[in-house]
Amino acid sequence: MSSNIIAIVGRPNVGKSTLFNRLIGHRKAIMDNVSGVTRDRSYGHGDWIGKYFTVIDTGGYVHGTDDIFEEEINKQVELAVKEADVILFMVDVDAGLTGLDEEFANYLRRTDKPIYIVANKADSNARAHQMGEFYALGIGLEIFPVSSQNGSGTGELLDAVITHFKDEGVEDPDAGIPKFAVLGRPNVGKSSFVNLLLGVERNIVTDIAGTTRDAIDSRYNAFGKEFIIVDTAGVRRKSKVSEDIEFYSVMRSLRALEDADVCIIILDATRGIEAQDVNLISLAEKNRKGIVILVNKWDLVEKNTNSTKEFEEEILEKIAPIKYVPVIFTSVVTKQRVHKAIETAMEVYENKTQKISTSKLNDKILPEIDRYPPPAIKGKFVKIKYITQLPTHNPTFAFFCNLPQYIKESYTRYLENSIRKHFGFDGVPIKLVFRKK
Ligand SMILES: Nc1nc2c(ncn2[C@@H]2O[C@H](COP(=O)(O)OP(=O)(O)OP(=O)(O)O)[C@@H](O)[C@H]2O)c(=O)[nH]1
Ligand SMILES: Nc1nc2c(ncn2[C@@H]2O[C@H](COP(=O)(O)OP(=O)(O)OP(=O)(O)O)[C@@H](O)[C@H]2O)c(=O)[nH]1
Repeated sequence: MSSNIIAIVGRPNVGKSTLFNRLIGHRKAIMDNVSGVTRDRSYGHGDWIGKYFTVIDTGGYVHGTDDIFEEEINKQVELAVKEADVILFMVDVDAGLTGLDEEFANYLRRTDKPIYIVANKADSNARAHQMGEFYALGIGLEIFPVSSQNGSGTGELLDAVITHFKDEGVEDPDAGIPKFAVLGRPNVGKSSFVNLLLGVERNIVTDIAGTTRDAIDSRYNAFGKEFIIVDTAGVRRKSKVSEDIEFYSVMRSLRALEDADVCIIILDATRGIEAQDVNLISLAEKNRKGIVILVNKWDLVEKNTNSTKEFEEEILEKIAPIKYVPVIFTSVVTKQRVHKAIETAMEVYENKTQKISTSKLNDKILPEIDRYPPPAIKGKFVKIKYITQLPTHNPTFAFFCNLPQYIKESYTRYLENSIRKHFGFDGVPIKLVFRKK
């Protein structure tokens, strides 16, 4: 697969991850003011005027001593030179030119790939003027003053960068591959679940060598299915970053939720469903994400023949009126139904992306409406003429009728149930709109 790759290199704390996040349009990497604490190496996808690209933030862990710096510079540059189509060499106008910048420049001189110097932290015009001193580095096609923080200058930079991109054959590399977010309260088994997937079969993760283990969105191929788990940063490297920065982990779950097609929400069987779980599920619903609930640690529960049924009923009662969500009883430890969990998430994705033809919809749903028409209001009859699925990202059905304002909530629910009865949509929120015709 061809893809346009931008690599960001530069000494610690110049703002590489800030720019990275801006380019991919999401806040994915963990940032901190203390130099060197920045997280795992990351990659992400972005686009500019219809051109897709991959960004690598080459910054990893940099520790204090000189030779480790050198090794780090070497690693970053090597990765950038090997993988990138365009290299962004970032410096800091606030701090000015430093010895480390010069070292980076020396390493970068070996490549003939296009390099741009990004003079970051140029938050104001006065600051932007300070970029002049970086001409002394003697490399780069051009210097762009940029503020990664407020975004100024990044458009001009991207305009220049994309002139080096291949024109054809480059599309969103993740298009059409389902994105799952694995969510749940602490200790329910999220990491164990994801790690088990990693272990099941070799993951292909990314097409970029060297970034595999640190990928933020990881591509998996498990049980013969290809999918992406959104935001798995830290999953395998817990010890390295003190991830109990609670704030970040909550933020990240929310981002992951927003980015995903399907949310795999894990509950702890020994604790039952709790208020926070219900909040998470309704948040997924509000964002119109597909939902699968896993009741994990099922191996720890004393079971009788009705256990799963009772458990499922309790869940559905607590999350009412949502009742279309599949519930799977798993144990990551004994590997029970983990396969089934992924299969179900795939099915939910397929349900979410299915398009029902207008003729099929009308064939099935108009008779349901005839059987139980909308109740008359103030002596007026509501007549639904036809139904069509709108070409939207999330399943939305338009009902064309004479008096759309007279359709009541209870009747909407009847229509939704009819659609679910005939066409599935298990695990997927659907929306009904009424239009005048
Ligand atoms: N004023 C200003 N501050 C910025 C800008 N971009 C980044 N910063 C700040 O600079 C600091 C370092 O930013 P990071 O993005 O973590 O830098 P990094 O180069 O990824 O750092 P390492 O991970 O240590 O290599 C943070 O406090 C950012 O908020 C900018 O455009 N203007
Ligand atoms: N018995 C049993 N234990 C499990 C199961 N899944 C996970 N665990 C254990 O539960 C504990 C928490 O698992 P993690 O995978 O770290 O949970 P997590 O949700 O990622 O936790 P946080 O990172 O704190 O949010 C570990 O001790 C696991 O071994 C399971 O299916 N059965």
